[in-house]
Amino acid sequence: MSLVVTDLRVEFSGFVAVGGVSFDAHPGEVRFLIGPNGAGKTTCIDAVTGLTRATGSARLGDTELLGRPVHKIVRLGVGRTFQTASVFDELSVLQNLDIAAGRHRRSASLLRARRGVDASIERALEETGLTGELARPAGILSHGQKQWLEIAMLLVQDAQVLLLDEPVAGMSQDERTATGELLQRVAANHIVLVVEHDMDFMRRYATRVTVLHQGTVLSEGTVAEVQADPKVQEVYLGTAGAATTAAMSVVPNREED
Ligand SMILES: Nc1ncnc2c1ncn2[C@@H]1O[C@H](COP(=O)(O)OP(=O)(O)OP(=O)(O)O)[C@@H](O)[C@H]1O
Repeated sequence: MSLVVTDLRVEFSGFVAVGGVSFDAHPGEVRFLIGPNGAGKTTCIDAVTGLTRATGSARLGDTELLGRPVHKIVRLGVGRTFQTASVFDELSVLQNLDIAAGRHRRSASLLRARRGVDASIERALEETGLTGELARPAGILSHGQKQWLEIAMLLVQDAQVLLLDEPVAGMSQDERTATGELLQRVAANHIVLVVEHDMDFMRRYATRVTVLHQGTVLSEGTVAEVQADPKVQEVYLGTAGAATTAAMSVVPNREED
């Protein structure tokens, strides 16, 4: 099954935020959507998940997603995360996963409920490295762990499509690496589409990239292809992404300092 977005258009009171964007995503690849601020990345995800009205088409397999209400799109297997984690802080990791899986567990029975953890939750905990955290309140997890919990929640919901909005923003280097490796594992049998600003993370983990600029597709291809595209270089020139790229390529050899 693939996600195929064709000629997606979103307007806000006459302002064209997304002006005819097409891209597709398949299991087996870590798909990235990048672009400067205001390029329309989040709006594309909002449109695919039913949060924003759009024209064009977004098909998951044979099913058209556009025009359906948000909860139906979730039920069809499309899950997303937001720029800020939206877990229930006062509930434990396990309770958060129970809710995502659509079941309730009384907190009194929680700690003794280990045997009651069902296979899909167990798998999601292992996949995201949160097995040791299941009884902890989500609110005291690290920033990275909260993002992984959100991904675990999508996995137990049985999402086939994971749309992740800036999943590594604010993460430490180690957390970024763990997240990249997690996405690679999850992408083996899910459609994974990542919206990111972090160029270093994109270079390390993207298998295919679509670059948006002012609501349209500027470039598409492998990391090497889009980096070599003069149009992309022009758009990123002078931005934080370009500065980081440039800085990284001229880091002096520390031993010579
Ligand atoms: N609800 C809205 N009403 C009006 N304009 C909006 C709305 N949502 C987004 N926009 C505008 O649409 C354009 C695209 O916004 P969007 O958030 O999709 O960009 P983005 O590429 O995700 O940017 P960023 O990287 O800064 O999150 C921007 O100019 C934004 O101001």
